[in-house]
Amino acid sequence: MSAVLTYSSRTCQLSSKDIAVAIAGSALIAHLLFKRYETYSIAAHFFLLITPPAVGVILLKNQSALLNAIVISFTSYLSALTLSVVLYRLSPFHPLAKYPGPVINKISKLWMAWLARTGKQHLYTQQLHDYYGDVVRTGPNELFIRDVSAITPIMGVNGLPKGPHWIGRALNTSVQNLVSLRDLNEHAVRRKIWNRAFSSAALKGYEEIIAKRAAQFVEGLEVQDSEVDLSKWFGWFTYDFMSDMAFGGGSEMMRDGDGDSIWHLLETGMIPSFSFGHVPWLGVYVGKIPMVAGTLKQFIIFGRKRTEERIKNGSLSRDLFHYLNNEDGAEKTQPSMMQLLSDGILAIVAGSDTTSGVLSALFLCLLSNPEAYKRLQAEIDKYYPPEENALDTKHHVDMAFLNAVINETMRLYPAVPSGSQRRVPKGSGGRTAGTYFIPEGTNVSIHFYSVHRDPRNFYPFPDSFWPDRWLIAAGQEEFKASGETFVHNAAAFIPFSFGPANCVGKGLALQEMRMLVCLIMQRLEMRFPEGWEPRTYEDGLTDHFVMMGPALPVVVKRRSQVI
Ligand code: HEM
Repeated sequence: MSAVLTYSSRTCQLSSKDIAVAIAGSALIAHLLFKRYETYSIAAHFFLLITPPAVGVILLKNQSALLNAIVISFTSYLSALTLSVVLYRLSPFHPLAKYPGPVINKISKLWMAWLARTGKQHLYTQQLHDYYGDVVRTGPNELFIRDVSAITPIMGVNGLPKGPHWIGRALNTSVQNLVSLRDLNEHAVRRKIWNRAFSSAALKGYEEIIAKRAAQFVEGLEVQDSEVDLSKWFGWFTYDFMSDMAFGGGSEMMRDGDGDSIWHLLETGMIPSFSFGHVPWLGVYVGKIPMVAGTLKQFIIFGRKRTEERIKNGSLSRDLFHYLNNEDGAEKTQPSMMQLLSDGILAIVAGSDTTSGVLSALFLCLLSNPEAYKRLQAEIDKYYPPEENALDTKHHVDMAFLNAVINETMRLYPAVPSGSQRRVPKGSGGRTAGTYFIPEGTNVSIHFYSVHRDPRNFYPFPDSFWPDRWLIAAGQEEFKASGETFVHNAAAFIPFSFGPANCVGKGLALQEMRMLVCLIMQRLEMRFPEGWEPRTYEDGLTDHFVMMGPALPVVVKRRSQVI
C-alpha cells in the first residue's frame, strides 16, 4: 500500500492506504455522531453502520476482488469504530472516568444485559458497592449509587427525568405509558390523572373490589386439601384484582387457573425485557422480531379487547379505568385509545407481580419466624375476632405490628430491587447529587436493595427480618440490646421509590396487602411442608426489574382445625 495519494494527470485514484485511512476516519465521525445523538432509529443506525464501508467497497473494488473489498472495508470500518468506542470509554477523557467500576462494565452494557438474565443483578450490584464504594460505574454512561444523600437530588421534586431503560424494556420507542414518559412536563400532566385515581376518596371506593377478590382468595385456599404454592395464588389474586381495576374484569385465574398462561407469560416476559433495558438500542431491534415481541403483543391484544369492552359497557364501578378514561370529567380532553390501552396494561403489570412478590416474601418471613407470626396473629385476633369483618379497614392505622411486618418485608425484599433509572439530560450541564457530580448524559439509579440493607441505615440485623426496629423507631418499643447502637434511617426506606414519579399505586398496594393479610390470618393457619427449607425460596429469588420468587409451598387449614 502506498502512503502517497496517487494523482495522475488523467484520473484521481486513491491508494488502498488512503481508502483505509478514509474508512477509519469515517468510523471516528460515526462514533462522534452516535455519541452526540444516541439515536434509537434503526434507519439512522443502518445509515451510519453501512454507508461508509459501502462507499469503501466501491472505492476498493477497482483494486481488489469484490469479496475482498467487502471484507476489508467492513472489517476495518467496524474495527476502527469499536476501537474508538472502547478506547474513549476507558480513557481519562470520558466524563465518568473518575468513577470506579469493572473494566468490562465501562466498555459496554452488554455485560449487564447478559447478567440481568440470571436474575442476580441485585446481588451483583450489591457486591460492586461493597467492593468499589457508594458510587459504581456499571456501564459506559451509567452509575449506581448507594448513598441516601443522593436520593432527593436524583428522584425528588426538581429531580431527573426517567432513563432510557424503559425503551428497551418495552422493545419499542412509541409505547407511552406513564412510567416510560421521559419528558418531565408530559409525565407531570399524565401523572395528575393517576394521582386523582389514587386519592384517599378513590382508594375508599376500591375497598369493595379488593374485598371481593380477597374473600375469593381465602375461600379458594380453604378448600385445598394438599400443599399449595402460595406464590402462585398471590400472583393470581393480584392479576385478577388488577384486571378488575384496570378493565372492569376479564381475568379469573383464581377460579380457572392460568389456562391462557398469561401469568406465566407476564413472568417470563420480564426476563428479556429487563435485559434489553440495559441495551435499549438492541431492544428496539429485537422488538421487530414477531416471536420475541409475542408476549407484549398478547398483552396488547388482551388490553385492547378489554378496553373496547369496558368503553362499550360504560362505567360499572369507580375503578381505576373510570379515572384513566376521564369518566369523572375532570380533564378537558379525552385520552386517546393508545393512552388508555398502554396505561391500562401498565396498571396490571405494575400492580400485580410487585404486590404478589411482597405478599409471598411476607409469609416467607412470618412462617420462618414463629415469634413474629404469633405476635401478628395476636394483633389480628385483637382487632378482628371471628365475628368482626376482617376486610374493614378501620383498624389498620392502629395495627402497629402489621405495618411493621409489611415495612420490614419490603426493606429486605424491595419489589424493585435495582431501582428505577433516571438520566441527566444532555445540555443540562450535569447534576450534583449529594457529594457527587453526575455529568450530563449519564444514566443513574439508586440501588434500593443495597440502601435497604446498608448497616449505616438499619442496624442491628440489617440482613435479617426484625420488625421490632419499626416499633423502636416509632417509640412504641424499647431497644434492649445492650452495647449495640440502634440505627434507623427512615430516608433510606424507599420500596415505592421517591419523589413525583414514585409509585402512584403505593396507597392501593398497602391497602390491598393489609386487607388480605388480615383476612388470611383471621381465617387460615399455615405452615411450611415437613422438610421444606425456606432457604430454597431465598436462593430462587430473581431480580428481573421486579423481584420474583419461586414456588412457596405451604400447608393451609381453616383456623379452627389443627395442622
Ligand atoms: C408492594 C407493591 C408495589 C411496589 C413495591 C411498587 C413499587 C414501584 C416502584 C419502585 C416504582 C418505580 C417508581 C420510579 O420510577 O421512581 C413504581 C412505579 C409505578 N407503580 Fe408501583 N409498586 C407497587 C404496587 C403498585 C400498584 C398496586 C400499582 C397500581 C396500579 C402500581 C402502579 C405503579 C405505576 C403506575 C408506576 C409508575 C409511576 C410513574 O412513573 O409516575 N404499583 N412502583
